[in-house]
This record gives sequence, C-alpha cells and structure tokens, in this order.
Amino acid sequence: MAVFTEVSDKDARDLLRRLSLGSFKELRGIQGGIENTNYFLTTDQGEYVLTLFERLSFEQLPFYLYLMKHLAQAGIPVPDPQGETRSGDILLKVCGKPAAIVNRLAGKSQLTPQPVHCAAVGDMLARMHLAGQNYERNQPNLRGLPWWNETVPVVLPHLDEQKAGLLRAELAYQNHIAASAAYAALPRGPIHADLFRDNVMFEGDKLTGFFDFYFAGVDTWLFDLAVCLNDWCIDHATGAHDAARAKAMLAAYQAVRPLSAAERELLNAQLRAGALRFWISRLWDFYLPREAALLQPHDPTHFERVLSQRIAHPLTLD
Ligand SMILES: Nc1ncnc2c1ncn2[C@@H]1O[C@H](COP(=O)(O)OP(=O)(O)O)[C@@H](O)[C@H]1O
Ligand SMILES: N[C@@H](CCOP(=O)(O)O)C(=O)O
Repeated sequence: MAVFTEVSDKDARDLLRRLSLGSFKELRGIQGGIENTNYFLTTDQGEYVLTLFERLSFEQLPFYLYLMKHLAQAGIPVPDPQGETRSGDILLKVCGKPAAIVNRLAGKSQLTPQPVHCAAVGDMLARMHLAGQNYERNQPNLRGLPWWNETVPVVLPHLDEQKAGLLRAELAYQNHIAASAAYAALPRGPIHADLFRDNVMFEGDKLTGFFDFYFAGVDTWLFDLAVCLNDWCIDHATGAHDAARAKAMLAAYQAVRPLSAAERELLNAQLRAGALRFWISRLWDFYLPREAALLQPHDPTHFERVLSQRIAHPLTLD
C-alpha cells in the first residue's frame, strides 16, 4: 500500500492552479513503494507523479529535489521536479505534507535482469556520478556509518547469538575500513544509494530512467556501485554473486569512469558495507514498532545471506 495520505481530485485541481502543467484529467493512487504516498496525475499536457513525503522534512527535501533537477538538466534520465509558476519553488505543500510533482518516466521495472540490463545500469550510474560532481548542495548519506553505529545497538537485542555476532563483527570491520587511508582516498559525490531493480525503468533493453532518489546523499561512488552489484548481480534466492551480470555492470561502469586504485582495493569491503546497510535498515523496519506501523518491511534475512556470501566469496577484478 502506498497511499498513506488521501488526496482528493479537488486538492489536485487546486494544486494545478499554482503550476503550469495543464488542466486536471485524472488522479490515481499507486500501489507500489513503501515510503511515500504516490499518485499518477494526468493533465491535458502530460503524465506526472505526485509524491507526498511521509518521512522526510521540508528542510531535508531540497537536497533531493534539486539534485534530480540538476541531473535532469545534465541529460541523466531522472524525474524532473516541476515548480510553482509564481515562486519557482519545486518543494510543494499538499494536505499539510511536503510534496513534489515530477514527470512520469516511460517503461517498467526489469525484475529479472540479464547482463545487458546490468550493463545499462553500470553505464548510466557512472554518467550520473560524473554529472553530480558539480552539484552544490551537500547532505550526507543519512543511512551511512553514523546511522549504522546508532541503529545496531537498537536491533541487537532482537537477534539470536549467531546473527548478533555477525552484525557486531561486520560493524567493527566497517568502522576499521572507514578509518583507513584507502577509504579517505575514495572519490565521493552525490549518490543514489538505493538503486535497486525496482527503482530503474526499462523499455525492452533500453534504460529509460532512475527514480526514487529519497535515500540519496553525499557518499563514496564505490558504495553506490556496490549497492547496485548487490541487487542487480546476485541470485536472489541464495544471495550468491552472478559473475556474468557483475562483469557486465563493472565493464560498462568503467568504460565511462575507470575505478581508482583505492576503489579496486576496497570493492569487496564496500560490497559488504552495502549488504550491511540494508540488513540493518530491514532489521530496524522489522523490529521498530513506530516504523513498522508505516512501512511494510522487507525480509531482513535476505541481506544477512548477501553479507555472508560477500564475506565467504570475495569478488576478483580482472
Ligand atoms: N517518476 C516516476 N515515473 C514513473 N513511475 C513512477 C515514478 N515515481 C514513482 N513511480 C511508480 O511508483 C512506484 C512507487 O514509487 P517509489 O518511489 O518506489 O515509492 P516509495 O518511495 O514509497 O518506495 C514505483 O514502483 C513506480 O511504479
Ligand atoms: N530498497 C530498500 C528499501 C527502500 O525501498 P524503496 O521501495 O523506497 O526502494 C530495501 O530493499 O531494503
């Protein structure tokens, strides 16, 4: 369920009067997604997505919305936030909540990706990283190491000794890595940080867009690539690495932006970090009652499996 706040046709008509996106035709709730309220909004000028933010604040949102606008202007296929006619503001208020209207991307998610899809994601991810280099706003990845350090003690009491041991050991390892010289040398910039299969659109084999930027933040580019490898290039049932898909993604990424020596050295550590990040957030969504009331939690054990696979079978680069 992804309509947490009901928006009426009248609310939408009132909103459209403040924008120059044409006149109202239809408003339809979207059933996918777990974080925000989403509607498809059709006017006589085109199709849009209206999002009401259920978790992010008015203060946090400009970073994400202006990042999308910056990337769209640089030619990266991402939703482009539409502004109010008078003020030019792209952060809107609907039913008392922060909101945005973006253009609707063509295509659909590719949930059983082949190497060709992984290559398309790798290529566009590298282009997106380069395009984000001169983005001026700064907001850290709010689901980065400080959040892991805060959240692990909260979820640990819910775990059996074997899982708790793995979680503690991995967090200690990641703190150790984060203090290293190689980590300090990693190139950084705005990253998507949640570019899973359900956040990319395809028409056939052609990538038509990246969306759902609301976990974005400034972090290492390598972490973003690791998050993608951990979702697009594994066998979902076991969490095991898929060599053909990973090779396709890495080659396409590196054809646009070759990895530095520090990035090559830390690829496996960041694959583990990417698995840890989503294991922690899924545990947190699962065990924290306040969050669980809003979210439909994903299965935490999936990322426990991915992490165990990453530790047992490090990836070797050519
Ligand atoms: N710009 C967009 N263009 C086309 N479809 C979109 C767009 N934004 C969201 N959607 C649709 O809405 C669904 C939920 O959006 P998502 O951003 O994943 O929600 P949540 O933030 O709640 O996870 C997506 O799976 C997709 O089908
Ligand atoms: N991709 C994350 C959860 C975030 O959900 P999204 O629908 O906003 O992408 C996970 O799989 O845990």
